[in-house]
Amino acid sequence: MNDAHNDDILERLADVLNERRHGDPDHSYVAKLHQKGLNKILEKVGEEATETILAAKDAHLGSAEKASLVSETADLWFHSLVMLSHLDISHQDVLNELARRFDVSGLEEKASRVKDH
Ligand SMILES: N=c1c2ncn([C@@H]3O[C@H](COP(=O)(O)OP(=O)(O)OP(=O)(O)O)[C@@H](O)[C@H]3O)c2ncn1[C@@H]1O[C@H](COP(=O)(O)O)[C@@H](O)[C@H]1O
Repeated sequence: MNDAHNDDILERLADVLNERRHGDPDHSYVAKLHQKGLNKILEKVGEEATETILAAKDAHLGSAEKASLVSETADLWFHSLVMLSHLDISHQDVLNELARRFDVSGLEEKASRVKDH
């Protein structure tokens, strides 16, 4: 698939993940994760987060290491989407939260929190 078809990949992937919740665990990795339950899904998110951090440490070394970081980050995002789907939370809620924060400086937001206390 080329980049021109990737604009709505999150949307399409989320649809597939929701469909697979009730799929056959013998034929679907996602269905198998749901069957194993939340603890297994969280274990995978933790594992992929650690692998992403380790890959990031080497990413300055060259293009192969950068490609490895991209791959690990994709694993992390994918398993995070499975986690949200398992808990009936739409990926759209995360996109909405990022949109809400858009253009709000992280430093200003933090300062406003301190003032509220
Ligand atoms: N994007 C992904 C995706 N990314 C990673 N993975 C799988 O995630 C797993 C993570 O890698 P690991 O090396 O940790 O896996 P593992 O050693 O087999 O895992 P464990 O046995 O240790 O739990 C691998 O099996 C990958 O194939 C994915 N599996 C599925 N998808 C998407 O989900 C859709 C539905 O997949 P199925 O449910 O399998 O049909 C696919 O069409 C894809 O679009």
